[in-house]
Amino acid sequence: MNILVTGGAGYVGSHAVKRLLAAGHSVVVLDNLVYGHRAATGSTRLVEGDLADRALVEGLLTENAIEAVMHFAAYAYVGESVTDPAKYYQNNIVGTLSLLDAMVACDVKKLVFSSTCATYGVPNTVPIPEDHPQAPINPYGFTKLVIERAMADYRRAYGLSYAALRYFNASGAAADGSIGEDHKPETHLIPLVLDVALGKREHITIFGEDYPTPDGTCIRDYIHVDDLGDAHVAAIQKLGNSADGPTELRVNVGTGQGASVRQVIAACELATGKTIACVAGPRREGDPAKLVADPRGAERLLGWRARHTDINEIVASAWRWHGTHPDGYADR
Ligand SMILES: NC(=O)c1ccc[n+]([C@@H]2O[C@H](COP(=O)([O-])OP(=O)(O)OC[C@H]3O[C@@H](n4cnc5c(N)ncnc54)[C@H](O)[C@@H]3O)[C@@H](O)[C@H]2O)c1
Ligand SMILES: O=c1ccn([C@@H]2O[C@H](COP(=O)(O)OP(=O)(O)O[C@H]3O[C@H](CO)[C@H](O)[C@H](O)[C@H]3O)[C@@H](O)[C@H]2O)c(=O)[nH]1
Repeated sequence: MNILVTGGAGYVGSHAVKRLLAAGHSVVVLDNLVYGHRAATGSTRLVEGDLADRALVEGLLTENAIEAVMHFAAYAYVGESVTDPAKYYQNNIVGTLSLLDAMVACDVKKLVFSSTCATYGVPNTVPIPEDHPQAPINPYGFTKLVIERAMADYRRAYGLSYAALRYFNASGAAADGSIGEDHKPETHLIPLVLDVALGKREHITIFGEDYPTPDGTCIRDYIHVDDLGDAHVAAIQKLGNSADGPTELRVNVGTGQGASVRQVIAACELATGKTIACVAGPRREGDPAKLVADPRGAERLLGWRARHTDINEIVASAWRWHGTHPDGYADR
């Protein structure tokens, strides 16, 4: 298929592009490079521009005979979404609605959307199934939920086929070492701990050691970006196969395994051979004790399951990138 990938110069999007190309798809990336990196797109065609530029997007859809859109472009800093919600409402909601309307206008009927486990808020049951109530506790999660609802309405009204992939914690780096995670600023646990191993930070602060978990630290489901990419390939195939009307898929993308902050730090020590200095800090507001996907929905709906489930292996893959690219793409 001819696929437009928004946010394809970012962390998850650039890894998904590699998997799409390997699966034989044709890709055009649209990214405004506010957070993305030109080098992350390799030789794939990159159009530098904004999601909300309706004329640009419609031109790309028609001129490239685009059949499907994968929409990664968004702002994704949970803390910032609390202090500056307008930025998130504007980009993640208004920008995405502009994309949806461009798709309707150009008769592009397939969309894979980057949603998040943050749409569930504080879960009542773990592992979390797809039919768990969605009650986000921050504006970032809410913006993603709004788009999930909008896609459902666009399906009914305009025949849009869509997959909302609710990622858990994206992690790791491409197996060939060519691309990896480079968020600036960085807020995610694994790259921050690896920065300590690189001597770029003095210590990692553990946000809370008094959670009701075996070692007192928060548990998350770390899903390898290559597996995430493969979930996108599977999702686009499902949307492509729809014989009986517009398809709608809502899928948790995780491993079903949890790792605590302490376990992640131990995995980083193993991968790097360095001792990581840790400082106990207070809980971070809005952090649930445990977020783990029920992976059975993805297996049933997409025929996909994570191949990388061992946190030591996931962290080792991240280290292959960070250890060889201590300044990331070194472009800002
Ligand atoms: N990283 C995670 O753990 C995680 C978890 C759940 C969901 N997600 C979602 O996955 C997607 C990708 O996350 P990521 O970690 O790769 O983030 P990222 O910041 O690395 O990538 C996002 C990309 O979108 C681009 N972008 C943002 N706004 C744009 C706009 N208006 N027009 C054009 N390009 C724009 C940025 O320049 C960047 O390259 C996001 O939608 C995020 O909410 C990420
Ligand atoms: O310096 C740090 C950073 C993180 N953590 C802990 O490490 C775990 C993972 O934190 P991340 O910030 O790496 O990721 P989150 O679990 O906050 O991920 C959330 O935010 C992401 C946005 O980037 C995604 O949307 C994801 O789905 C959503 O659950 C949390 O328990 C957090 O408290 C620390 O202890 N110290």
